Amino acid sequence: MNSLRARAHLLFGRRSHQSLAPHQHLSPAVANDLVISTVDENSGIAMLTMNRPPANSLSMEMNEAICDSIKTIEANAKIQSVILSSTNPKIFSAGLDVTELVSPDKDRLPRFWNSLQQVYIDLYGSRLATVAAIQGHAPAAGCFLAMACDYRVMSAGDINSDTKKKHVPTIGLNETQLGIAAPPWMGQLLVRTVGFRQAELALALGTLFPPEQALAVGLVDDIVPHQKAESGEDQLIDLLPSQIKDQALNPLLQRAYSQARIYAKIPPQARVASKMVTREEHIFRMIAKRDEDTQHFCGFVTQKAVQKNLSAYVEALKNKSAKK
Ligand SMILES: CCCC/C=C\CC(=O)SCCNC(=O)CCNC(=O)[C@H](O)C(C)(C)COP(=O)(O)OP(=O)(O)OC[C@H]1O[C@@H](n2cnc3c(N)ncnc32)[C@H](O)[C@@H]1OP(=O)(O)O
Repeated sequence: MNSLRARAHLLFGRRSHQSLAPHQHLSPAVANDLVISTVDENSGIAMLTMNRPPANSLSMEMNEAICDSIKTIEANAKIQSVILSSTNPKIFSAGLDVTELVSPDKDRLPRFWNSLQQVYIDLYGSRLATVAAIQGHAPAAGCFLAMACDYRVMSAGDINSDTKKKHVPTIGLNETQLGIAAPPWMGQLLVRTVGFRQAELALALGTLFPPEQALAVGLVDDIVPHQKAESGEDQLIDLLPSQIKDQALNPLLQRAYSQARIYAKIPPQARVASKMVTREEHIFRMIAKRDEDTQHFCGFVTQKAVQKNLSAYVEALKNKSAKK
């Protein structure tokens, strides 16, 4: 793809002339509702809600559903901003579905990786202003999803009213803790977000940051205490899918919504052009190395030692969950 065509693809390539009625909920991107998309043409804001229990982990189908949803929302010229959220109040996304990585099918593995690369291209290069509403944990590729957005709002956590136990979400690229490494384009997103030294430290150690620390290093732009808001933006209710309709007064979603509204008011041509100033080169570099990246990923993940680490990790996850 030459640079002009690639640029056109990023800015305009996927638009169709399809338009949706105000407040009309879009069809789910795929039949099994992995991702729920809703739009409000009056405000120019959409919501893309991840809905893959138990942890919104990224399988190939989940990645495809995210890309389909972005495309469908982008096709509506009246929409300027999208909020990326989760139906799970404790988990934004647990990153890659680790079961895709253990004893992988040879044909599926490269297709799985391509689907993740595509999420990067479609989300990081979207013409839409993207706001991540990070209600819960966002490790590894979950952190990547947030970093690929334009703005990140994170919940400060909450206290369970029955057990009085505090739930503190964390975010970061923790791959090294699993015996794997984030691919260059993902690691570079961290560098771009928090700066070289903080990224170098966090990548090597696989650091998962609690909200205050994430704010301090610049991994998120804002944190929101959990206290229920007394009143909020009425229009947010229209955007919420039925699974989280009761979240209209959730201060995190309220904050994400007001940020999405700020973006929606900026003249879109200027906003998109300025976004491409900082992002297009990074995206082109990744596209140019896409096949090499896929080969490297498949070769790395299928190594015996890596498989051993991943199997142990999946086992530990299952045991932890079984003990609850
Ligand atoms: C080779 C280069 C690739 C580099 C690029 C990206 C790498 C990755 O993204 S790898 C994935 C990294 N993710 C993680 O390390 C997170 C693992 N999960 C957790 O730490 C916790 O689940 C989490 C903190 C997110 C939430 O904790 P809890 O609320 O306590 O939930 P549980 O731990 O009980 O989990 C519930 C349920 O979800 C399943 N689960 C969790 N994470 C994943 C995952 N990444 N993939 C698949 N499944 C996952 C977990 O097994 C439980 O399932 P059940 O046993 O069926 O209840």
